Amino acid sequence: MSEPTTQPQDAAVDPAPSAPASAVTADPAAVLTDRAAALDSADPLRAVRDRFALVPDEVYLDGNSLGPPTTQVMDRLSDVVGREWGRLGIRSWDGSGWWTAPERIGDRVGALVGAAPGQVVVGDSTSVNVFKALVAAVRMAPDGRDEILVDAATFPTDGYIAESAARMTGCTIRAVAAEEIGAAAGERTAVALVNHVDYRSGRLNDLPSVTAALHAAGALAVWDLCHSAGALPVALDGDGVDLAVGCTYKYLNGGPGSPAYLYVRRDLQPRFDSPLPGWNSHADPFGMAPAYAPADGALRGRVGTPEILSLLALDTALDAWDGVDVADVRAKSLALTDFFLESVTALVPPGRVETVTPLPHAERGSQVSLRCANSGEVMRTLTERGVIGDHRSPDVLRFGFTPLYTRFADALRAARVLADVLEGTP
Ligand SMILES: Cc1ncc(COP(=O)(O)O)c(C=O)c1O
Ligand SMILES: Nc1c(O)cccc1C(=O)C[C@H](N)C(=O)O
Repeated sequence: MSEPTTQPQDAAVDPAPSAPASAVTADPAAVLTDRAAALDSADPLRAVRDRFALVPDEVYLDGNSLGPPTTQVMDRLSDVVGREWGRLGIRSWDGSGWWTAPERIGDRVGALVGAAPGQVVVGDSTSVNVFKALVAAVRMAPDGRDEILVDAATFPTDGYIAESAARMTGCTIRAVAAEEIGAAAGERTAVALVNHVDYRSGRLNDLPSVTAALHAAGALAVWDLCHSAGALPVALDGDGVDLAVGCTYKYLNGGPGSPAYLYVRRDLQPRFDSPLPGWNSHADPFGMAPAYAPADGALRGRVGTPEILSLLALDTALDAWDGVDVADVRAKSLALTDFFLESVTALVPPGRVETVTPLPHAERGSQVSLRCANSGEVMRTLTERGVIGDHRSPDVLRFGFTPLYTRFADALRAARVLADVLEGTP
């Protein structure tokens, strides 16, 4: 196995400050400790950490799977349950804004993924939104286009749903590496489903160029933003994305099972023919007409009754973004992952881990994946020692770096504990 190397690749983002020449012979752990302290005190996002309810003395590096709660969520949910539901009851659908919450909160999510208002609706799971997006995309495609391309390394649910969507729409399906999807699209391709950041490796796929190549081939682009929304800048409108989906329980901290979202670009909305035309997307839902007539706009993506408790937990979680610039989040994310990799290189016994995540900044999301023997057992021990990441079969340790609450000192502690665990594990 090769040791991780950590040469910063992108001059546009400041790398972590390097050690002064005089420190070269000093104890590497002490040098890293000083650098972590300096980086934390210079961090423009350091005060945002106080918006989260974190477990003291634990390093939580699993926000790319389930983000922690914000400090406000308990009070909000207690008000929603006690007053809005408990006292106002049914009147809250209008009086407390429940009915329009999917679009209202959709606009808030939209602001974090480069979507102008009126194009994002929150509801259902990512899996369900992948289904809506893919079937609707095939229905929009010109006649004769009967192929769906899917990112070969995709999170499994996207692949399963795409396969079923293909069978239902009479399409064939072809799995292609994300970086080759643009070139693979041909005159029969209706749509491609691509992950912005790969869940296992942490690789960031080139959304602008893949989208442009798909459009040049006459195909539509559906992006899964689960691992990029809230972790790095996304420009759905700017890059001309057709449809996109994502979850809200990772970097957006909505809570376990919080609803996902669907983006439908404004000019495509009149042609968005939902495969799940529930009453919530009807033009006149309370008219109770037997025939379906779709509403205008993003709310065509709605299906049934919204998940109000988790939607409103998400609403409050999004307050954590007040005043936060996503460019600062990206700069800190890259600095954190650089610093973690550098600390791993310095502290972990040589040859024990191999870096899976691409080193060039332009290809890196906000996680570090390390290949490691006995990775399941190693992660269990890390967790027992207060460093929470996760393990993805068969041999990957995943560490998610969430700039709103993760400190450089946390990254160093994780590397130090990993080194200790690997010293003691065969
Ligand atoms: C890239 C990606 N897509 C989809 C999902 C699944 O989403 P859901 O469980 O909300 O359907 C996940 C994670 O659970 C994911 O990482
Ligand atoms: N959605 C999850 C769940 O319901 C239980 C446990 C984990 C998850 C996840 O989000 C997994 C995640 N998408 C991943 O990247 O592996």
